[in-house]
Amino acid sequence: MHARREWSEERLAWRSVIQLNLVRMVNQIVDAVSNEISAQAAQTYPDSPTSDDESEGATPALLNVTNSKRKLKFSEKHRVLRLRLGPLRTVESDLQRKLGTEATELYSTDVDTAAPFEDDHPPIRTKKSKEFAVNSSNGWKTALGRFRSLVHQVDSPEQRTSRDADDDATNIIASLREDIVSLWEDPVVKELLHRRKTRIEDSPGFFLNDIDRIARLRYGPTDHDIIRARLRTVGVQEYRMTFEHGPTAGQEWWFFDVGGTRSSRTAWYPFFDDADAIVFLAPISCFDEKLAEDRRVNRLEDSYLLWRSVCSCKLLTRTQLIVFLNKCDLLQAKLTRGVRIKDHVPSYGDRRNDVITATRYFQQHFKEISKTCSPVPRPFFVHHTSVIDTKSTAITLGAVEESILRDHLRRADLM
Ligand SMILES: Nc1nc2c(ncn2[C@@H]2O[C@H](COP(=O)(O)OP(=O)(O)OP(=O)(O)O)[C@@H](O)[C@H]2O)c(=O)[nH]1
Ligand SMILES: [Mg+2]
Repeated sequence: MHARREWSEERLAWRSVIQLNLVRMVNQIVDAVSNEISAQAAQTYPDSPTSDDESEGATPALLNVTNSKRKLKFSEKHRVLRLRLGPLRTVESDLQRKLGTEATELYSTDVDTAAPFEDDHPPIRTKKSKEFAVNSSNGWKTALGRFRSLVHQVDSPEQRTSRDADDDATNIIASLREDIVSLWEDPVVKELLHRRKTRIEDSPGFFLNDIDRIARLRYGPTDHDIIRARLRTVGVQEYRMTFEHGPTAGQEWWFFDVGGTRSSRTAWYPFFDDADAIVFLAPISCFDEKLAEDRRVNRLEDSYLLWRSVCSCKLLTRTQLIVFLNKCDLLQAKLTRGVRIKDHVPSYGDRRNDVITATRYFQQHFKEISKTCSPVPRPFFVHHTSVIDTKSTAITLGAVEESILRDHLRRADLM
């Protein structure tokens, strides 16, 4: 919205991120299929190994769910697909290398370290899972520099074609388009994923329904693709931009995008002392999910804990805090599917299981924490968002901009 030139320069780098999101998901599905085939073989021939090629980085929910239901019938087609999709392993690691950093390990932390910027104790490292991450200090910016020299490709499809021919990842993905579709649309695979109770359609970075458009030599990401891409932030990333329009046109804004995972939170504190405002994104659809870095901790509970620490932080006494109750679209989808909040949040009781009631309930909780934990009374600003909806998010951000400006002027008046 406010930095169109920089955005168009970044666009090509996002192509690799989206390809990586896609390929990782295909590899995870292949792992799930391999695992199930191995488990079935182990049941038939108890002495054989239970898993022949289980991948370390696969989503835990997609693995190891052999069940007592009707046996899934895998055929020669599945074995062939596994083989044909094999090169996507190399594509995954090549794309990670191309983007500048290897997969970063998430590690588990104690519940007490929900806000590690508050205490002196380093997080306890226990369980690991892997997710590709953008690192503020190395990969992304360097990778972006490399991509900048290729930027004209985005604007000119003719020039792009010849360059794309050199791009192995793009070539391989495009050549496997039909195999990927065949895997994703296969009824046995669908049933397997269904039994594992993983709705990968709702996972961050889900692009399998767009395969026909993305697995192309000439693929250039749309804004909507980029906004849906998943790339975990490590540490803190800084952006500076001068707004071209709106109430603060001509003024420079500094944004700090901080990594939200527990291990990243230690890096926040130095940015607190002169922040005008903090936009705190709380994913309210996550009431039934656990943290990737610590499977014991409910995501919403973690947001409450973190919000409590932010509200009580003395350095932030004069900072405007704005809550985005985010992922409302996913909350709606979950409730429509019949997931009951009270099964995961007992205090919800017998309230209506709909979005309005749920949002009001969660909002009240955040408001209450703000009221009881803030060192001095502060207004409670909240927005209900689905930030992948760029139109309504633009309106929300307009309101936020005005609110920050008002606060800024009021403080200037007081001085
Ligand atoms: N459906 C839906 N997806 C969302 C929404 N907000 C974020 N996402 C998706 O969630 C994923 C995670 O978004 P990120 O921006 O990477 O998350 P983040 O909060 O920066 O996380 P860290 O970098 O780990 O701190 C992305 O794939 C987004 O597209 C939303 O409101 N609705
Ligand atoms: Mg991030």
